[in-house]
Amino acid sequence: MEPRVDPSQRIARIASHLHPPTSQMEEISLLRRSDCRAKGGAPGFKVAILGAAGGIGQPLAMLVKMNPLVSLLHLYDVVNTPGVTADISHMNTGAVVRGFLGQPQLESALAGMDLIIIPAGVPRKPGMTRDDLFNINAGIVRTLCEGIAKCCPGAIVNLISNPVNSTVPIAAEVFKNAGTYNPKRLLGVTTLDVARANTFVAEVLGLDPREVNVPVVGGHAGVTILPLLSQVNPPCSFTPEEITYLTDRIQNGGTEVVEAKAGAGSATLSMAYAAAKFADACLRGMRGDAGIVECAYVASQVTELPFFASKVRLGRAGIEEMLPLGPLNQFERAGLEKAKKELAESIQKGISFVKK
Ligand SMILES: NC(=O)c1ccc[n+]([C@@H]2O[C@H](COP(=O)([O-])OP(=O)(O)OC[C@H]3O[C@@H](n4cnc5c(N)ncnc54)[C@H](O)[C@@H]3O)[C@@H](O)[C@H]2O)c1
Ligand SMILES: O=C(O)C[C@H](O)C(=O)O
Repeated sequence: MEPRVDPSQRIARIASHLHPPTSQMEEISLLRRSDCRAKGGAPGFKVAILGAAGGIGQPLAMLVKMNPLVSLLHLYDVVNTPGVTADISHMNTGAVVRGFLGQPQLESALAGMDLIIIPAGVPRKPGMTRDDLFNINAGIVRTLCEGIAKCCPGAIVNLISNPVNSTVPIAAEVFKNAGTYNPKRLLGVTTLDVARANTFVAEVLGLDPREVNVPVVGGHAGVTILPLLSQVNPPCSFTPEEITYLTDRIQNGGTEVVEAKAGAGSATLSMAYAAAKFADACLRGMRGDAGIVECAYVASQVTELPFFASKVRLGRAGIEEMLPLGPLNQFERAGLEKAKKELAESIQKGISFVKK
C-alpha cells in the first residue's frame, strides 16, 4: 500500500512546482522531466521557442506540444509567457512545458535544448518590406543567438524572424564570433513559401494540395522567392499566363496576408503550421529517419552566394546533404539572376551588422 501523504503537503508540493522561484527554475525543469519519464512518458527531444507569446509563437507552441517526438518544451518571450505556458501546459500530450520570462531567464530557457525555433521580432504592416524590419529584428536575433552560442551551442536553430535573408547571415556571424558555428545546424525557415506554392498550384490544377510538391528556392522576400514550376511533382505543365499568375502570387503571398490583416500583423497561423512541420522534419532527421528533404535558407554552395534556399536532406546532425537545383527553364533562369542580385545585398547587410 502507498504511504499516506497529507493532502495539504501534496498540494503545496504541486504549487511550488508551478510557481518556482527563478533560481530554482532549471533544477525544477530537470526534476519534472525525470518525473515525467518515471511515469512512463517517452523520452524525446528538448525544444525551445523564442518569441513564444507572439502571433506565431502561441499557435506554434500548441502544435509543438502535440508533437510526440518532443519531451520538453521551453517557452521564452519578453512578455506574457506565464499565461501562455499555463494555458498550453493543460494539454494532455507528452511534452512537459516550462515558461521563461525576460532576458534574465534566457539562459535557463536555452540550457540543454536540442532544437531552438525563433519567431521573435516585429512583423510587417501594410506598405512595409521585410527589410524595413531589419533595424529592430537584427538586434533581437543577435542577442538570442549570443545566448544560444553560450548555452546550447550544439542545438539546431530554425530561424523565422524577418528579414530571413539577412537574419540567417547575422546568426552565422554571431556563432562564428563565439567559435560555435556549424552551418549544418542553422536553417532559415522558408516552409511557408512551399506551403503557399503547393496550395496555389493545387488550386490551378484542381488537385489535393497535400499531393503537390513545389520546390521553392532563393530566399524569403519578393523576387528572391523563386518557385520552380518546371519541377512540380506530380509532373504537370502550365500556360504562360498560369506561370505569371502563380509566380506573382507565391512571391507576394506574405503581402497578401499583411494587406488582409490591415495593420494587425502578418501571417501567423499558416506560419505556425509551416514552422511546426519544418521542426518536425528536423526532429525526424535528428532521430535518424531516412529521406527527409525540405527547402530551407542555409549556408550554401549551390550558387556563388554564401546563403541560398534550396532542397536539403536532414539527418542526425542537421543538414546532411544539399541537393542541386536541377534543370531550370529560361523563365526560372531569369528569375534566379534577379533573386541573386537582391539576395547578395541582404546577405551583406546582415554580415556588416555584426561586423561593424
Ligand atoms: N519566415 C517566415 O516565413 C515568416 C512568416 C511569418 C512571419 N515571420 C516573421 O516572424 C516574426 C514574428 O512574427 P509574429 O507575427 O509572431 O510577431 P508578434 O509581434 O506577434 O510576435 C513576436 C513576439 O516576439 C517577442 N519578442 C520581441 N523581442 C523579443 C526578444 N528580444 N526575445 C524574445 N522574444 C521577443 C514579442 O514579445 C512577441 O511576443 C516577424 O519578424 C515576422 O516578420 C516570418
Ligand atoms: O510577409 C511577411 O512579412 C511575413 C512572412 O515573411 C510571410 O511570408 O508571410
